[in-house]
Amino acid sequence: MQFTEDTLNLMGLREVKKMRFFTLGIAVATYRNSGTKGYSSKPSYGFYTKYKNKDKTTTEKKQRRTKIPWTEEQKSVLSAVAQGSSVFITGSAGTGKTELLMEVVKLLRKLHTRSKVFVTSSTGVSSFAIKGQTLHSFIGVYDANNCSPENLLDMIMGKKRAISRWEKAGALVIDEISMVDAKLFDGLEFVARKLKGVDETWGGIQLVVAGDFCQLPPVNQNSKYVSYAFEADCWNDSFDFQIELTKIFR
Ligand SMILES: Nc1ncnc2c1ncn2[C@@H]1O[C@H](COP(=O)(O)OP(=O)(O)OP(=O)(O)O)[C@@H](O)[C@H]1O
Repeated sequence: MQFTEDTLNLMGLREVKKMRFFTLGIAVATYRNSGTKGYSSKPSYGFYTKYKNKDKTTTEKKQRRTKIPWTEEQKSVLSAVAQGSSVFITGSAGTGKTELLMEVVKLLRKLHTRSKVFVTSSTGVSSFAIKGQTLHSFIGVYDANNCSPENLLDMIMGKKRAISRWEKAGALVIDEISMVDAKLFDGLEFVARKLKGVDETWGGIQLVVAGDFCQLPPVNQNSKYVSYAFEADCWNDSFDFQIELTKIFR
């Protein structure tokens, strides 16, 4: 049989098509088996369903977060923060301190820009809950409990990144303040004033502090007597507004 050039091209094309169907067949088989144990005639939508559900929960969370009906007490905190005031928020467990703090952080980021707002907590777990860092990692000194303000400043002076955090800070959030002792609180105020180079309380940093002094007390292994942050010399000068949330949600 004599093949013309056209016939050969046509056969070549058919071979290519056959190959494509073969490859497609393998792909379909692999897809059907993926995510399932053994063969299943139904395609696996596992990934898609998981992705869809994840997306749904994120949207639900977002909607829930924006729809919180803030109480008058909580609103008064938000309006004080919006005016640039330094605020202390207290209240027993379940009064919405953390929830409110998350909203306060959003507000502070609008006021000062994101990079100038430092969100901290005295414990690792709660710093994770508010998507921040531990207070000690922000300070740049991990064993700062028994230092005098001057010693604390000396220790920080050796750390470039810590200095730059302090210099940059426009707002500082501290959650779980009950675990910070008075000496450290006074020390931090001194450091802020010196590193910001502004002779105002906390060097002009807008401070938002939350916690319940009836919960965990400060930990100080080197001293028998623990003094709470509210006993610090600078405590009253540190805030323009102090409030106790009274409505319990859980
Ligand atoms: N205004 C509000 N309306 C409805 N629910 C709220 C309101 N404020 C807070 N909540 C809800 O109340 C619950 C407790 O809030 P949150 O965890 O912030 O309390 P908390 O004071 O930080 O408690 P804890 O001291 O135990 O950490 C959360 O589920 C939160 O979403």
